Amino acid sequence: MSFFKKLKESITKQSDTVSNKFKDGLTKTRSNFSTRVNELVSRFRKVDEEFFEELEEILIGADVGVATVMDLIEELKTEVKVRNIQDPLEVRDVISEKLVEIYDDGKESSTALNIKENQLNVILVVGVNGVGKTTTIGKLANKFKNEGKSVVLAAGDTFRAGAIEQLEVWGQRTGTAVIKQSAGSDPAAVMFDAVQAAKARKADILICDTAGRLQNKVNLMNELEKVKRVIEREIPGAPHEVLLVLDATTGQNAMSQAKQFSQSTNVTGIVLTKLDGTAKGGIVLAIRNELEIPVKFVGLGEKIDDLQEFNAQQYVYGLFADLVEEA
Ligand SMILES: Nc1nc2c(ncn2[C@@H]2O[C@H](COP(=O)(O)OP(=O)(O)OP(=O)(O)O)[C@@H](O)[C@H]2O)c(=O)[nH]1
Repeated sequence: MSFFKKLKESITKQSDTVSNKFKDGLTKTRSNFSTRVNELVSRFRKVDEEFFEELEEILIGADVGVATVMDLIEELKTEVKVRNIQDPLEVRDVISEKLVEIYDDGKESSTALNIKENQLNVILVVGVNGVGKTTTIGKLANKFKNEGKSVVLAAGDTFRAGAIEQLEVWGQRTGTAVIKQSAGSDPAAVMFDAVQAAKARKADILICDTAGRLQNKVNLMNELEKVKRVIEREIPGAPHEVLLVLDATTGQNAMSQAKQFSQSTNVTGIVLTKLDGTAKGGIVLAIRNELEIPVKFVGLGEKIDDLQEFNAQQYVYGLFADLVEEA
């Protein structure tokens, strides 16, 4: 059975709402990357070196990342040989299969959050200014609320003008308490208050916003460490998740932010925002393969329910939706 057919069977068993989010959110990438792949496989008569060279260019152009592309091309070449594939059209099927495999390679493929019942779970949200941190916190609060959990937000970005107010707007929208101090105050003090408040309310989840000024990297990282220490002291084992928010539209820049943050703090997962805003959605694969940090959520739009748990099958469906549907 073709991979697209298998994928179709699997996708049909999953929620239509989720599939449609991935399909809609990946429209730009589909019309760039997949259209080029389709054009390539129909232009070539046989699968030769030149075919792979062009494929390599298309993948790099979609921000899949050079190292990942090299691995992928090698695997494709082997696969083509082993399966004795002559028709370029068939390679498209194998590409899709490999894209899912890159992600679900068993290394640590879980996108599930480390959240336990009957305890206060702390999620620290980090990332540079403007990547969509506050929006992501709002979307996460909404998701947890819908699951029946009680949530408290900590306004730990005391530096950027308007950050506290922006978080309060999300607090109102989601019916979530926001613990804050005045602008310019010590973020560690805000966290201390927030932990006490969350404990007193017997909350399930405390989501902490943090400052994201990149200009002052050393200070930023020191501040994050201090914030983490305060949380850890109050709740052993916390923070349970450190989510790094990256903006998919910034491509390789996002990759270098991920490297910087993961060097200074133990990032447990990535939230890749604005995937709907880029035609280069291959960045998901580069992050996964080159940094070995799971992408736990993707932002597929600006609406409150546009944050989706990452799922490699849904992602590849989004990339090749028409072919999967036709299969
Ligand atoms: N299209 C799209 N827009 C998004 C997504 N996530 C966030 N945005 C938009 O990105 C913009 C910036 O988001 P913010 O949440 O303000 O950014 P921020 O990271 O909190 O900024 P700082 O507080 O300065 O760090 C807003 O206009 C959001 O609506 C997404 O997944 N898709």
